[in-house]
Amino acid sequence: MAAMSLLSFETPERRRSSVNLAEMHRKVSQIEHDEIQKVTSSVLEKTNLCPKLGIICGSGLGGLANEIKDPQVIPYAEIEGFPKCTVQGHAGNLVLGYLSGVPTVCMQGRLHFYEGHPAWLVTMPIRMMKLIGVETLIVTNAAGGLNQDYKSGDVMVIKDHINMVGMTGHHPLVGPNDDKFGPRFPAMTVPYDRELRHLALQTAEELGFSSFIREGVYLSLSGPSYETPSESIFMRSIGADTVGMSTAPEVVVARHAGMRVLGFSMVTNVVILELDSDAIPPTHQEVMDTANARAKDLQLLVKTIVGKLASTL
Ligand SMILES: O=P(O)(O)O[C@H]1O[C@H](CO)[C@@H](O)[C@H]1O
Ligand code: HPA
Repeated sequence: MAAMSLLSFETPERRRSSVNLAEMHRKVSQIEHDEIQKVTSSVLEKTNLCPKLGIICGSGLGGLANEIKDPQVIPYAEIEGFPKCTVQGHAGNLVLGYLSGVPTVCMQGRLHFYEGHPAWLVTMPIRMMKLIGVETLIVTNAAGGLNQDYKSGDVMVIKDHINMVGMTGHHPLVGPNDDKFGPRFPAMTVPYDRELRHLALQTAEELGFSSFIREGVYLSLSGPSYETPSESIFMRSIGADTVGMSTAPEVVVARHAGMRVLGFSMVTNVVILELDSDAIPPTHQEVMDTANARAKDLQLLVKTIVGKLASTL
């Protein structure tokens, strides 16, 4: 009887539907490939710059793009196939030019999963960057401090991440692997480059930033709701120091493509771990205001690090 019911799982319909699923993945993968090519061609039509460095600006951190010399600003709306930015604090421009002398492409505004984009599309700009020559990526984000020693306005050098969105199946590399970018099973043993992290910490010290610089682990959620106290206690207990709704998927795709990555979390609010707390709940306005208040320091830090790296990029 048990054998019968097991066998009955294998119906012709089921066989057909798994074939269809594979076929659907293949078609989706072709669409992804075509979309990335379209976006890349559209960017290349608009610029002669060959950027070596890519930067992604987090919520309220778009001012970093203003540090770029001889800027060419391309609104995402003018790039064929590039989705719109719908989140406040994400201007939605690609800024190309020179940061500390290094040819750079900067995303002034990122794409998020909670905006309704599938994981591959959220990370599509990383592949576009790779195709136009980028080998090193600097990511920044606004994040909640789960580590209760952290204060609003602290800047954390990301030493590792927990890709919780990816762990729930919304992983940007799901589907047929595109060998042109990287292997089927990329290692994530050292997602954030050791030398770059060391350089970031050393530079922060030289700039007199020791009182607010940290090093820790970032956890990516899908959002858009902020976390409950019990979720926060759980995330802290598994080793996360900051939490946000971005970054890890981008970094996974960058590492898959062999890029070196440096990441910063700007702590914009301290996450509430207490049940029924009277503390003021987080808002996106608070996130942006805090990010803006500390943005200049992060800009100086990134600019100085890039200046030190200039001859090696
Ligand atoms: O990660 P970034 O884009 O910096 O922004 C963070 O701030 C927003 C929430 O306030 C979310 O988008 C979260 O991810
Ligand atoms: N949680 C999630 N994402 C965030 C937070 C937060 O507390 N602050 C800024 N982005």
